[in-house]
Amino acid sequence: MALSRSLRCVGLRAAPQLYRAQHFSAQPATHIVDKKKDVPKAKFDWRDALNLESQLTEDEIMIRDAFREYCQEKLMPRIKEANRHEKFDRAIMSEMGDMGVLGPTIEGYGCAGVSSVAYGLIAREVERVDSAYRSAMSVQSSLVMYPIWDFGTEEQRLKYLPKLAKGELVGCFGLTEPNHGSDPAGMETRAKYIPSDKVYLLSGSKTWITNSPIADVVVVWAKCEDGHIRGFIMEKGMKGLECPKIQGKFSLRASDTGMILMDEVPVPEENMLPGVKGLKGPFSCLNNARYGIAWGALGAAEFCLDASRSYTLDRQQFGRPLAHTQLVQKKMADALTEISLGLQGCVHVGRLKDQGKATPEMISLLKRNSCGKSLDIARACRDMLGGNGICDEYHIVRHVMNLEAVNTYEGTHDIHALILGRAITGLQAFSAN
Ligand SMILES: Cc1cc2nc3c(=O)[nH]c(=O)nc-3n(C[C@H](O)[C@H](O)[C@H](O)COP(=O)(O)OP(=O)(O)OC[C@H]3O[C@@H](n4cnc5c(N)ncnc54)[C@H](O)[C@@H]3O)c2cc1C
Repeated sequence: MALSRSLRCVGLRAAPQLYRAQHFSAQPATHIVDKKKDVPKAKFDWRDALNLESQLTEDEIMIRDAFREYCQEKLMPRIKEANRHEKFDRAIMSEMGDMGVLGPTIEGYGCAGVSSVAYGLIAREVERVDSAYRSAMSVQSSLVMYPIWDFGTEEQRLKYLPKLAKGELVGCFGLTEPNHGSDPAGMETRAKYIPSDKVYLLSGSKTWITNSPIADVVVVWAKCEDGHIRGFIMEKGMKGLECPKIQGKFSLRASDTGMILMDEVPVPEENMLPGVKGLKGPFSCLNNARYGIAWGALGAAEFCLDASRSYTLDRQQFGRPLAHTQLVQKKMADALTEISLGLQGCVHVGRLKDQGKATPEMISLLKRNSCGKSLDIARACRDMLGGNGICDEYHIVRHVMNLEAVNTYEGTHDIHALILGRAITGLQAFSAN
């Protein structure tokens, strides 16, 4: 595929060198020259209200544009049917692998090693189409490849990362359990070491696991006999392992979500992730994924604003376009404001992340803000389409439904408020103790 060649050759694969060179684009895409002062005069572009473009490197722009083309040409035409019939097309993971967007911030092991902002731009483009596709991509990148890269042995990295990067293998991440969602510390999944066989026996169940029904590689978090939580890499086909699909979701319907059921699954000791113990392991993965979600959710909101703008410019009521009314314009102005300010936060924290200066609280703030605001925007945009707004032909209602789940997973809107509340007051309000 020509596009994938272009991304691999001039985009993602070539990006680190360009990124390190810090080639920021010199000026906004649209400007006119003021002859008197001979300086470019800024012109407002509602599609990029705060001129995000000027904050991106040349290679980030190139990566975004190439991936946008893929998303619009290859994913957008598939999404309506996929959503209607709750179907995730496995080929998408291979296509994304070809594009080089799986685990893109990792250096080496077949990965591109791009900036955090480039990763965010990728998430934004794919979620402009559908949050389900972004979910599949970010689980693979941030929740499966990242822990293997950061906490795994060199053998584990070499064995799994190149195939995950190409989309030859699909991964999932199991933390949430039927009785432990927001509070994973109480997890019941156990890992019992059997010295004679050099295996851990894993027993328990995980639920609401993105990609689990199609996963070849299952990263799961379990409590060992010493009370410490550790990560394990399981493989499809291991004895005692089942990953049934959860049916009937009204949100993220184009993503396969399932359970991980473990009945004394013998996991070789070399499949334990040795580099971390405790909740720090899963929480660092979630931190990366949440950062991507913060960008992605705003991409969904941008789609909704764009679609409602086109619709209301076209739709006539009371003898004039709906877009000619003050209430409709206010709704769009509010949406544009939140999207633009939200993106500024994302690009700023992305830069801090690459300098090692981003904190989990910053990412909680972004994830919470982007998801909550995008959900509000999607609902307001849905309303602007009236009756047509509830039809999937117009796509917005699909984003509304998706963003409900995006607002809930990876730490609910309220749990992120509690994380921020703890940082503000020094008092943790999660539990009574
Ligand atoms: C489509 C989808 C995909 C997912 N993918 C994955 C995945 O790949 N891997 C994975 O491990 N998990 C995954 N999850 C699980 C997700 O992370 C959890 O659903 C989420 O963390 C919330 O947990 P819960 O559903 O058990 O809700 P609960 O924790 O039961 O929370 C229910 C409500 O109570 C509120 N609440 C909880 N505690 C408090 C408190 N102390 N004070 C005030 N309010 C509180 C919450 O904010 C929420 O509103 C996925 C979920 C969905 C829906």
